[in-house]
Amino acid sequence: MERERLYLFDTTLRDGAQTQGVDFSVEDKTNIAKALDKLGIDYIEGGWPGANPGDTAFFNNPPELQNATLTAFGMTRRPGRSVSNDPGLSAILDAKTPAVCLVGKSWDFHVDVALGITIEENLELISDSIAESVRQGREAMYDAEHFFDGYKANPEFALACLKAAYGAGARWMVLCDTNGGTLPDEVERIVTEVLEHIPGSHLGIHTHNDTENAVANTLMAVKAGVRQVQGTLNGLGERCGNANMMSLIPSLVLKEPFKSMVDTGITEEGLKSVTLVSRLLDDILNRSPNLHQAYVGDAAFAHKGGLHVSAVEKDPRTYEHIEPQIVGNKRHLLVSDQAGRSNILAQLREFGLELDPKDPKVDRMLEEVKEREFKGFSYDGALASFELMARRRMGLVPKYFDVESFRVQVERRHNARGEIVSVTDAVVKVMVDGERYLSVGEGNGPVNALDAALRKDLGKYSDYIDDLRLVDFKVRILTSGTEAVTRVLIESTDKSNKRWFTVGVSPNIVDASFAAMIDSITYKLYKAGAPASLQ
Ligand SMILES: CC(=O)SCCNC(=O)CCNC(=O)[C@H](O)C(C)(C)COP(=O)(O)OP(=O)(O)OC[C@H]1O[C@@H](n2cnc3c(N)ncnc32)[C@H](O)[C@@H]1OP(=O)(O)O
Ligand SMILES: CC(=O)C(=O)O
Repeated sequence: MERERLYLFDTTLRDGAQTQGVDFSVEDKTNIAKALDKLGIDYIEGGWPGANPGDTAFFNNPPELQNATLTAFGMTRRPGRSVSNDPGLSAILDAKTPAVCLVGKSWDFHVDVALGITIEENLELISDSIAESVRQGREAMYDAEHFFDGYKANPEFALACLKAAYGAGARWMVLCDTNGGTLPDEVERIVTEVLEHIPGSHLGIHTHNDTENAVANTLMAVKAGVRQVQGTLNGLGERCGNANMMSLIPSLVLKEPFKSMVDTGITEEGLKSVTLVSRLLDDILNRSPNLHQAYVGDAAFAHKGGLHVSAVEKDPRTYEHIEPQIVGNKRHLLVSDQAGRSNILAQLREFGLELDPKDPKVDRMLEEVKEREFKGFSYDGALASFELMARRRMGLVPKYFDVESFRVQVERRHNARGEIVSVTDAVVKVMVDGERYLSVGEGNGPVNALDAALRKDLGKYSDYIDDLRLVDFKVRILTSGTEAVTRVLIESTDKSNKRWFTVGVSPNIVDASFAAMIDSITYKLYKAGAPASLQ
């Protein structure tokens, strides 16, 4: 059976811009549009020309796209205005994009409450606006807002809205689950009924994730016969978001029945780039990637349970539904209190260390991990600390320095202008090559001051750690055993841009931070091949 073409429509730059906390600059929009184009998306909805200066500027200077059709979004003409005398509609058409997508009502309740007009007049708004877009040479689409709720309330009217748009020349009628409350079986049933009136090759689906079913609803609609799907990168969008393109694309390309049913136009290379594109959006939004995002999250192919790792080592298909590389992701085998010997051996191999599985060191490492995790350590988020621990057990980590003591003093006082300021001083005493170094550092908090003091003078090691930077710092108070302890996770980097994570645990937050910091510095010295201290 020949596969039918399924068109991918991305609305990150329009519905995604309606996400709480998201505010794209024009440059962000341009970069995202280029990435979507490269990925192989068919339509890129760039925003709403005339709605705000950013969107207008984006359409005034649109990015050059190789594959995708740039689409301007907006609403049908306003009641009481003609298409030639509606500044909103004119702004959309003046953007001169090859395609326009106009949202219109399809729920009689909305026509009554939100627009306050008759249902007949609403049909005219739709047909007039679509006809004008077609007359001006645009590929026109009608976003049938609240279609599913509208269909359930008044199917004749909801269908009449679609027919008004279709009759006026719309290429696509997009069925929107605007409030996101429809469930997959309803979507399938309603789409099947709509197909008796409008061919699937002219129907699209736009879902929201308010019941966590946006992707499932989209897949059901495709299964039923729609041939355009709308979604956003990482599922951005109004309220709980839209259908996540990063999950839709791999499912449509790799899973049955879609694989045999539709052709999305996404190439093998495009599919491999989905993880990268997902991260690009997080970078632009300055957000931490969602570890647990399907297909593209860092944990999507991370195996923690000992039983899982043992089997994955024999054949990854035992616990993976696809190969991570297909979507540009990677497999991780984690070490934690859920680990077995297989986790330890697999992780050591990642470090380039081969140990005989029967070597007693493996059991001792496993015991140490479990004991320390019971005390509050967490190694699946602090691989550098685990690597140091494992290498120490194997006698591979030299002694670099000994911290004799440290002291921190936090002072909160008024400055000369009467403003409250907080100053922190730290003093650290370390022994290197049998010599004592005493350094004083100042910072905006204890960790910052200790970091400054420790790195001010570490004797012959100072040059090795010149470019080390602590980039993130996470604190958690936990109850381990019977006492409350603090766990500090530190993320460090250097000029090579490599990042490593270390952990410290103590009843005292400063002490826990210091321990994580010492691990970070030791890791850096080890990786740089620094010589041992002559003690
Ligand atoms: C389901 C969706 O996600 S649709 C997309 C929603 N996205 C956005 O709203 C983001 C961009 N929007 C905006 O910047 C502004 O809302 C604008 C510029 C479009 C309009 O701003 P304003 O003119 O101040 O109107 P406001 O937003 O307060 O209200 C919307 C008006 O459009 C009318 N309207 C709503 N939908 C439609 C429609 N499909 N066709 C015609 N008119 C409509 C409303 O009845 C209301 O009219 P009223 O002011 O006479 O009551
Ligand atoms: C058009 C749109 O975003 C919606 O109906 O949800």
